Amino acid sequence: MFIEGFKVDSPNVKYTEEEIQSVYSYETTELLHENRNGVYQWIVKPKTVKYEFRTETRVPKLGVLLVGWGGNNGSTLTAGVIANREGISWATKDKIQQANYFGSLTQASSIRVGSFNGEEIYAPFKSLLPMVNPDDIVFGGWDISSMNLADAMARAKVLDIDLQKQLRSYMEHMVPLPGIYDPDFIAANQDTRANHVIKGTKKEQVEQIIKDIREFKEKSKVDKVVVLWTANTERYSSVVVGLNDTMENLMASLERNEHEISPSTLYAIACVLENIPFINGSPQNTFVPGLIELAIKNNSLIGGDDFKSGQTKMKSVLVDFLVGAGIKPTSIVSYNHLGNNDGMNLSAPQTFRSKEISKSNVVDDMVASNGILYEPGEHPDHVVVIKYVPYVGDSKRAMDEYTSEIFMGGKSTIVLHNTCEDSLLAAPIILDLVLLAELSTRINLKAEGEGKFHSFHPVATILSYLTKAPLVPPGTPVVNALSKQRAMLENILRACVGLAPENNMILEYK
Ligand SMILES: NC(=O)c1ccc[n+]([C@@H]2O[C@H](COP(=O)([O-])OP(=O)(O)OC[C@H]3O[C@@H](n4cnc5c(N)ncnc54)[C@H](O)[C@@H]3O)[C@@H](O)[C@H]2O)c1
Ligand SMILES: O=P([O-])([O-])O[C@@H]1[C@@H](O)[C@H](O)[C@@H](O)[C@H](O)[C@@H]1O
Repeated sequence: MFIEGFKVDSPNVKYTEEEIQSVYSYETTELLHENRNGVYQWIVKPKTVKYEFRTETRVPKLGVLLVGWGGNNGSTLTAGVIANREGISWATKDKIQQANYFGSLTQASSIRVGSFNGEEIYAPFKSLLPMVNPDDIVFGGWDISSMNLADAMARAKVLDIDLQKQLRSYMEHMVPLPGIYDPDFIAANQDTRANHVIKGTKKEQVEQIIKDIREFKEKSKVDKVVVLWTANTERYSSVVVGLNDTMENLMASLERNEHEISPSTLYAIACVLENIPFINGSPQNTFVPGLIELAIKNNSLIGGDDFKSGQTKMKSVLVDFLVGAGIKPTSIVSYNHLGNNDGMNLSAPQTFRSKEISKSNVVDDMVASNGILYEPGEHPDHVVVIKYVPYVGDSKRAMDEYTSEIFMGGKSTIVLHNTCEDSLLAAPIILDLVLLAELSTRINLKAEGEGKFHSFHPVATILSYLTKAPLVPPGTPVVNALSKQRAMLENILRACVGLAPENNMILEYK
């Protein structure tokens, strides 16, 4: 059965006017490697740590500034939110289609809250904690192309024409602000698009972005702003000692107008200096070490990298299933072709390399988790190929082959063809990223022994379910398995409202 919402009745949960307060017993383990009677043993000690969570319940009026607003993802997301907000329906060749948020974890997935009279009870994921209603988001952003959002939607060729016609009047007045453009960081074929750029030194460009953010806040009267990069994939920036390896060196490099600071890092600097959450939806290393240090010092949320939307999302499920079943993937070949502007930008070797990295590292944690299947340092062959085929547009065609070793020398080969409507898959993920980033800034926590409440670490690992290459605090583990990422996110939000992790044991019926 499905319910619309619930309230927790527990001595460990208190609902006040301003917040939800919960006291939570975090069950974990402490590992020891000890010499016992002359033999080293791994000792596992179950441990309970008491946490307190406080979640502000006042939901802000949220402004979302997209870098690359006029792109396929940016225009599609904007269109989708307007269509939902206005309750627009449109004729397709099959039926009258209603607007929806399918593909959004927060808006269209559910959680199990328990059993009632022998029936499993589920509720909307978004009913866990107060979240911004996406219909209320105020959009803005930057683009190096001056095209208004209605024309950008038409250029993207993602949405049905009858829908586009109904949306034009809402979107034709939406014009991106000029963007920071550096042709050295994206494919040369993007040059024809770049007619709307911020001039000046890199420092002056950062100052302009800060000015843009402040003016947007003032004009839109939003309470909070989240900035998200959905612009073109850049090549990797060189990480150089003295250039961007520390916060001081990065800011000094900015003063010197050093060329190697990418546009995406410049936007990120502006956001961190303004304490505005910045999320990177592309694979490049926007978050050079100096930027990460700056974000930590300013306690300003950063998250990324690279939306996990289609082929890689499937890979992080399939490889988790195979390895979890004791089957050994030995060869993974991921090919896709697409014909949108993203694909055209990725046709350059240097920008493709950024994507190849994020698409390739996604199996590392799963492989490392099973020493029965893999020797230390052993990995499956893993190849990523992306080709630009204009005719297919935004409808990316992914073809994967997974070869694995099975029982007694047998081999299993799984072949997948996966048509990923890229922007229709990415837009709801962008929505989740900004909603969860905003929510996470309303949560404070304190572990037993800590003197005061604090926010989550500014490097927002909580967003990892939505990204191919999760950005994590230095020295902490990267988890890519999709089921683990979703469970982590759900269970943290459950803890905030005093609910135990979903362990799927259902002992009541065993
Ligand atoms: N399923 C998906 O669509 C998916 C999944 C993962 C990652 N991504 C990444 O998301 C990004 C956007 O994808 P898309 O399909 O919307 O691409 P797109 O090319 O349609 O849109 C990118 C937009 O960014 C603009 N732009 C480029 N550089 C800019 C800058 N420095 N400042 C401001 N604007 C700039 C371009 O003019 C363009 O309008 C790409 O990097 C892509 O790799 C997409
Ligand atoms: O998310 P995913 O489908 O694994 O990976 C995709 C790439 O393979 C593809 O070239 C492009 O469509 C998107 O940028 C996306 O990153």
